[in-house]
Amino acid sequence: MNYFEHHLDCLESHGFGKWRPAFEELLQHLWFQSKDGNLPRFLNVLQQIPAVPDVTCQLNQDWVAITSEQMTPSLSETIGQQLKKLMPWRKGPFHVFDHSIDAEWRCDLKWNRVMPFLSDLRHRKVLDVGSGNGYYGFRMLAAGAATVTGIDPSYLSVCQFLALNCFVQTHRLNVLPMTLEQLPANMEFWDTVFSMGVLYHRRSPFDHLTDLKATLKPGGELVLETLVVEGDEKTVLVPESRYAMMNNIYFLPSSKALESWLRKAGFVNVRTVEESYTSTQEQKHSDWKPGTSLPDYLHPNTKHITVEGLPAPRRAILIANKPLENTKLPRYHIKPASVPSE
Ligand SMILES: Nc1ncnc2c1ncn2[C@@H]1O[C@H](C[S@+](CC[C@H]([NH3+])C(=O)[O-])CC(=O)[O-])[C@@H](O)[C@H]1O
Repeated sequence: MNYFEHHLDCLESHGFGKWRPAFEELLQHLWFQSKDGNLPRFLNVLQQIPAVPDVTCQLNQDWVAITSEQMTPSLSETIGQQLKKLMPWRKGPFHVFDHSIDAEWRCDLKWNRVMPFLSDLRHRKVLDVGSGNGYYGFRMLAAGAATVTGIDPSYLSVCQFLALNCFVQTHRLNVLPMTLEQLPANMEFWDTVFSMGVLYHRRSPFDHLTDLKATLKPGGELVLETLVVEGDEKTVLVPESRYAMMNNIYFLPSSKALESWLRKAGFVNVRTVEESYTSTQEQKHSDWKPGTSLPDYLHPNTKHITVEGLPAPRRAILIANKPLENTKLPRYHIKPASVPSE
């Protein structure tokens, strides 16, 4: 079954035709010919999800909700069993009929911090880089976006989205199994691009910022959310070893440093709109993601530092625009050194 075709049709009706062949080739390689050992198991789950009549969706509330008056105990039990086979659920929360997926992350808290600062999403084409299972994508659709394309290399995240979309059945939103770096160069297609929770996973933050800029239309809006540390424009933490038990964390700048990185990468109108420490209400233990979570990553005696003795997770939201015209670097006229007279 081709889970992505209708979304590509939808994008094509918004002027995407030029890039469609490149996306189809990528999907062929990354999905249809994938050798990932878990994918067949996830696809099997999707095939076991039963059709449900008369589904109603409420995407504009903290718990994204899918309901049906026609739900029966046996249908509900089958759905619950299949959703559990797609654990761990890191992102949520969702009500799916009788099942409350209170995932590890309360993404609604981040969305409520981001949302007030966004340019009106109505009629915009949105790219969500590192979208996870599409929780934010559903909220963006509810905010009026014309299309939302999530990209995420995690097959589990893609399949969680596809499982939810068995009921929601939207073509305007999808999560495609690819990374930002795999997109065609200089697409300049999207009106708003989100990169939330991705920059600190990248070894080369400037390449990430430049790649994000290349996906945006001139004048388009970047929404960047990432881990930061307190400090001035010269402050950057590069954890030598683990950070909050994660071993794939590279650059944690201050928000002032990040602003200057964005300007250096060619963005304009750069501003930090929100900054706060991550609470243990936002990232928490969950039956839907067994194992450890933020309470275990913080120092047992003081919550201001991680178990490694580094500053506790703090996140900033920055907004910036791609210039309307590609500004060229200024030319410097270097005066020839004056020759000392004899
Ligand atoms: N190069 C890449 N390109 C695209 N996706 C990537 C890449 N590298 C990693 N990812 C994906 O980015 C997501 C990062 S989680 C943030 C989720 C959501 N945005 C959130 O803001 O809660 C981090 C967190 O929860 O801290 C994962 O789903 C990765 O697979």
